[in-house]
Amino acid sequence: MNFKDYIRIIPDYPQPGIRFKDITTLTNNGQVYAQAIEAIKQAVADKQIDLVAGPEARGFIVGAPLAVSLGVGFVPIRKSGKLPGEVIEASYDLEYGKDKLAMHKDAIKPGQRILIADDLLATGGTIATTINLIRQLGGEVVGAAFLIELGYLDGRSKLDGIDVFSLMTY
Ligand SMILES: O=P(O)(O)OC[C@H]1O[C@H](OP(=O)(O)OP(=O)(O)O)[C@H](O)[C@@H]1O
Ligand SMILES: Nc1ncnc2[nH]cnc12
Repeated sequence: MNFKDYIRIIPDYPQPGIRFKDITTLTNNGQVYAQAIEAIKQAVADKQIDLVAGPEARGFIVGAPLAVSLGVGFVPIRKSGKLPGEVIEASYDLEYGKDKLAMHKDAIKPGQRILIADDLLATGGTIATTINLIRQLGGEVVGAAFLIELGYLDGRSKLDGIDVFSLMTY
């Protein structure tokens, strides 16, 4: 399976100079979507994962089916102002802009083994922030898994030696 055949590249979105990798053309296809999640599952199967955590919004598209497939729970990491309970928050920079992420304080118990999932690793700002939030709650980040990695932005170098798996690299 060449998963890249199902990724649509849209030039100059959301800003001039950005080549946007659109995953909706992959997730539109049930069989390809299922195979992509299965491939990530196989890659992380030996990690004794307690929970999968994924950042809003596209992290939910990868993280939730992965969690169900692994038989573990899913922790949504949301943009600021969306979670109803007590939260911790952190700001970060993106390839195109700035944002703030939040997690429920009781979402993770100290010592739990957390796999982070997202659609795409670009500068690594989102995942570095996610790692920081999970660690503040005492979680152990055992890896990070993506459909796509933009190797030319070197997001990996921000991820503090964490084991990174990506299904496709550009
Ligand atoms: O590695 P980084 O430079 O941090 O960029 C990657 C992040 O950017 C995108 O999310 P975005 O914030 O655009 O939000 P969305 O998922 O709600 O579309 C993407 O889904 C990743 O989470
Ligand atoms: N080039 C890109 N395509 C899709 N999502 C992104 N998030 C950050 N950079 C991106």
